[in-house]
Amino acid sequence: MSITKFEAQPQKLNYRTIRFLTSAPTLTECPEDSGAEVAFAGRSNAGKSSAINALTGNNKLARTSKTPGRTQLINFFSLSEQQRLVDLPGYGYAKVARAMKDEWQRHLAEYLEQRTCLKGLVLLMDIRQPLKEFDIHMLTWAVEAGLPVHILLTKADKLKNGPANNARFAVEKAIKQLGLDRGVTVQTFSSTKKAGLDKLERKLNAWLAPQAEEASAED
Ligand SMILES: Nc1nc2c(ncn2[C@@H]2O[C@H](COP(=O)(O)OP(=O)(O)OP(=O)(O)O)[C@@H](O)[C@H]2O)c(=O)[nH]1
Ligand SMILES: [Mg+2]
Repeated sequence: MSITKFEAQPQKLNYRTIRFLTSAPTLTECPEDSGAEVAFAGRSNAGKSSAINALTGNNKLARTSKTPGRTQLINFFSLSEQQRLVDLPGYGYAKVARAMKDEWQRHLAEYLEQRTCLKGLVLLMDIRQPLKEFDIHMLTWAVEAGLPVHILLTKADKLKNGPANNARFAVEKAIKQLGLDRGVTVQTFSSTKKAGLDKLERKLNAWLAPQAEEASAED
């Protein structure tokens, strides 16, 4: 007679079924703070909405634009009743009036600081210009708050494969030197080429469906 060891089955989420849930201008208008949520943050034009669309295979789900500052609300997408992705408004859109900018930042800060169902942050940076002031600010905040961060170096298709990896090594080295590497992982990504999707999905599974963590942990 053999003893079968119980192993938790990894929960592999189906990102193709993501649906738009709601948009919220402020924290009070967000859906109920329960279940698990992962937020996509980054400077304007970094490719947040495009990355969510690439995950779903639906280019019309999150609105993307050549004009930075397209996403001005906190947009919620549901994978299931208790699992959500959040497309945050981008930072650094110069053409928006100062008062409006301050207002967004206040709502963004409130969301990040108070949302208890937030399990991780995907921080997107254009691979050609990573670790700008806003990125370092967000990383510092997340590391101090103990929130895990997965950095997506986006638009990797703009660099050849070798240089894209070099850019990743440079970012890994820089965040280590800054003492901001605790709980932080880095990968290259391209929405247009759908490159790096599997890796991103594994990270999201580990955050949103924790029993998947052991089987598909770090790589
Ligand atoms: N070549 C290339 N272009 C990309 C990629 N991802 C996004 N883009 C382009 O970059 C621009 C901005 O993309 P968005 O996804 O709208 O960026 P965002 O971060 O959501 O911007 P905001 O909503 O303004 O904060 C669009 O023109 C996209 O088509 C990528 O992987 N490769
Ligand atoms: Mg957007």
